[in-house]
Amino acid sequence: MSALRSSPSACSNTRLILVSAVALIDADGRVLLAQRPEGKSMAGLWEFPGGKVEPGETPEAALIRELREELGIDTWASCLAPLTFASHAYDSFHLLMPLFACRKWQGIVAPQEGQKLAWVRPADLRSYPMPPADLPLIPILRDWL
Ligand SMILES: Nc1nc2c([nH]c(=O)n2[C@@H]2O[C@H](COP(=O)(O)OP(=O)(O)OP(=O)(O)O)[C@@H](O)[C@H]2O)c(=O)[nH]1
Repeated sequence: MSALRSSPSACSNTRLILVSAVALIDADGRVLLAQRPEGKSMAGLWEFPGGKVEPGETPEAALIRELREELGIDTWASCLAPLTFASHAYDSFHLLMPLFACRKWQGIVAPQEGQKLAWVRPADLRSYPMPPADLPLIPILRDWL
């Protein structure tokens, strides 16, 4: 299964950025999306929680850190199941984004940075404008969740 959608030559001159992201899934099978705030690139678009993997971090450790910082919840590497990935050429970098699935965490999901959150049924994901890198992930989520 592959989410590669950009031409391979597009990344020859650009930085590769590794971002770890997660589909948090609640007991009703809904997925959490967070809206990118004003002032950031792609403001207003809805994305999966996560962020850049820092040097020396694993993708799982980065996600555990980001979930605590952004949503105030704790999870564990054993609760992060690899689901799929995005590989997308933006103008100034090439994004490689593993997407994990997570159904188990501790704490109540609450925005820690003022961001808007939405629990969305997989069938409704198309109603939420998302970054271009995320679009190939939607049918995969619809099929697998
Ligand atoms: N967390 C997350 N990031 C995504 C998704 N889709 C996507 O293209 N991205 C991109 O991956 C990068 C994530 O970086 P980040 O979360 O650490 O930092 P940031 O939003 O402040 O990014 P910025 O440096 O562009 O302002 C952003 O450029 C963001 O646009 C997604 O579904 N979730």
